[in-house]
Amino acid sequence: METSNGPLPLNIYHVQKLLLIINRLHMFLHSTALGFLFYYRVCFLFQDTVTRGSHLLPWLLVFASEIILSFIWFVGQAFRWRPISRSVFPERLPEDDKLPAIDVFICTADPIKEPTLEVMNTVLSSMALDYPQDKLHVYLSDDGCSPITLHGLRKAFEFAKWWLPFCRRYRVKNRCPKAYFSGLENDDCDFAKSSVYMADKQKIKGKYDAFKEEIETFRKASAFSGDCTNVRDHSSVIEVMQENDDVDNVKMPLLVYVSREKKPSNPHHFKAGALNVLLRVSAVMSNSPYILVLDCDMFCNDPTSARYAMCFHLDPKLSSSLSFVQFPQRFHNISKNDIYDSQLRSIFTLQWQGIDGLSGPVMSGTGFYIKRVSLYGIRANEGGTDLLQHQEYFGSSNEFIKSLTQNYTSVFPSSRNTLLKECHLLASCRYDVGTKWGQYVGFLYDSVVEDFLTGFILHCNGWTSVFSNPSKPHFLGTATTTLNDVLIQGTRWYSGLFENGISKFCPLIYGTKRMPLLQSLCFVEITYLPLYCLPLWCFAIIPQLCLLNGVNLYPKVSDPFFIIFVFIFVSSLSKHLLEVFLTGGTLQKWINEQRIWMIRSTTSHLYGCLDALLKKVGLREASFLPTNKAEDDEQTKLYQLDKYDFRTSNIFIVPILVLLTVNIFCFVVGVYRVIIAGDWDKMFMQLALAGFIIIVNYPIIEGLVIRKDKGRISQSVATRVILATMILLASMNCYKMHNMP
Ligand SMILES: O=c1ccn([C@@H]2O[C@H](COP(=O)(O)OP(=O)(O)O[C@H]3O[C@H](CO)[C@@H](O)[C@H](O)[C@H]3O)[C@@H](O)[C@H]2O)c(=O)[nH]1
Ligand SMILES: [Mn+2]
Repeated sequence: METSNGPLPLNIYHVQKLLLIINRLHMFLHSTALGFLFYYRVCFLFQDTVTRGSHLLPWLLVFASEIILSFIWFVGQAFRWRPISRSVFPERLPEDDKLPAIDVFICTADPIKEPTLEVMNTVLSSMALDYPQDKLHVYLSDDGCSPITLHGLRKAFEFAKWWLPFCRRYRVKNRCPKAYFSGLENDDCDFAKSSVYMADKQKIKGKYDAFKEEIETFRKASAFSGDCTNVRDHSSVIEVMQENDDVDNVKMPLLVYVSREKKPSNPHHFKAGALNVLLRVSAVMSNSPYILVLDCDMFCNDPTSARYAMCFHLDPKLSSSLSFVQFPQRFHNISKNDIYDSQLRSIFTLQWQGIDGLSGPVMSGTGFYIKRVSLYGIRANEGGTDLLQHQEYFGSSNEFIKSLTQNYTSVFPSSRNTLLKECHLLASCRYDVGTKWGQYVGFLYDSVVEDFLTGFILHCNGWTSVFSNPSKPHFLGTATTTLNDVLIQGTRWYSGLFENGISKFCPLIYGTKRMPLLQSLCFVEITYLPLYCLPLWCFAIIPQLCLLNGVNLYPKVSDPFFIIFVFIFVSSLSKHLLEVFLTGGTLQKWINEQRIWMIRSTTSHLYGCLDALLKKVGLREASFLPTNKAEDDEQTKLYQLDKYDFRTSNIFIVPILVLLTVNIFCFVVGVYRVIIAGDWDKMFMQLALAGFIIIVNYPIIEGLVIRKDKGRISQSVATRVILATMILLASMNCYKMHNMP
């Protein structure tokens, strides 16, 4: 399609002007108010010791907390500076035979936490992408080295021979069999009246049920026989599944099972290690220039994602520096009010759209199409020739090094056996020892949030990314639906993020020198997000204790600075509310987000920071506990009903209870004290703060005293924690009163 001005564009973007104006206006007002707040605090420090009284320490703590909160707020504004939205025109793409090939990487690690049927649904949905099938190659990495997964994959390949032609013939819109047969989405529209279609659908449904049955039978039999490989110590297993003949005039995509070698003596670097093995093995097998990375629980909900991604990758204006096209993580099991904010609303709607207006979103682990060469450790503006720095960079495989040249064609499948031998070498646990894998090449090893770090370094090297966020989710995953899972997963993320903040890759120094300032501030915000734990712990304790003792930390109601504090409080809450509304949320969702923010900050953020610090001084080892994806009906039901499941580990529930007790105790005693002393004016802000914390955390009180179901807070733990906290508070109070002049 040519016009007088050249070919029509494959994509366009719009700056969201109204949002941009609102955001910048808010930034201006809010930062002016923060300026006044700092002025107020600094003036206090210059008062003479008599006026300042003896409460310098609480003042300093509260001031430090305000500084940290303001810092996180300030750097977070980079996400709001220039929000954009994009549209694509896949119909303008070149003919199918001119499209580049794609390798799909799927990772799984544990057949119990990651049920085989779900994993196979992800595999099948990616094999059925609406893309020339001879240009698709699907690789499954199994870090669990489980016979159940391998068996499941063989069966999935058999089923695919039915499923793929069916999807193609009837232009099925949701090609994940589980989603299609669930009937939640009406996918029959074009052929609803055709009896042939209905008969075919019935037949395929029968095949799918049989496939499900086979997986289940095999799982039970394996559980019974107790056969399992030692997941930490085994040799590599690679199996190539290939159909030479066309099925229904369609060529089947290549399907490859890879379980890399593991030895206890060699660190395996979790998902990053698994992805790097796939990167190497696929290089000698199919060597596609683009790669789609998927977690095993994230199926393709719309088959057009590959074409959408190509609208960016093949755009001559973007392509030379474009590394990856990121789709948002969306989830199929989100309840209406999403009590745990499992969908990470702010990140995948607002923040990624904002950073897309700068140099592009942060890599988000799954659902992205990445250009292979960008992973080979070169800069965006360098040619491919430096790639051939040979073995010290890429390891000893000559076949892999040959694959780096542009005109490499794989000898697969003609020299199948030789090549398989090479693949075992590439999947061996010592292959990357002494090479640049994980440091410069491939997915990086220095953090358990390998996606964040890899994306960050790509941006530092001049690569860009694009956010593709069509209204129909192209990928759907399984979100965590219990408080315990949410907090454990969070602890891992925040540990990984904070780890970057205290490493040589600290975005504040490393990033600001290498990428545009606003872009680097976005990375700074994410890295230091776990620091929320400091101000939140402080605000949940210090003003409350001071309230007990009549020490005021905020201006009196009659003081003009009172307005400043109220403004800052209202301004941040209402901006958050506006953002929730603009992204389709409700008032209830807003309160839920406030609450889970407090819970996360006082638990996972804190433990994440501690974990990162302990790793830094060598007292802890990195670990990656895969998130549980197996659904438990009873727990899912609680989440769907917006009821918190308080059956968490004690390390999470104890701090939550302690802080709530402190707030209720201080609020009640504070009210009593204020009535006697008659100093409402002076203590109003502190009373209001404790009151606000109690109201936001009301469901915890409910879980403690009203609820009778299984998800309530354990009475025995609660009684002990609450009593201990109250005794401590009361004795502190008595001690203070005793020592008062
Ligand atoms: O040793 C491991 C551990 C995990 N995985 C796989 O990694 C993926 C992500 O693991 P999951 O337990 O689902 O972690 P999440 O916290 O849900 O994942 C988020 O955070 C990770 C970084 O911590 C990113 O890699 C993910 O893409 C992102 O969805 C899954 O497919 C796992 O099978 C491995 O292959 N090997
Ligand atoms: Mn996950």
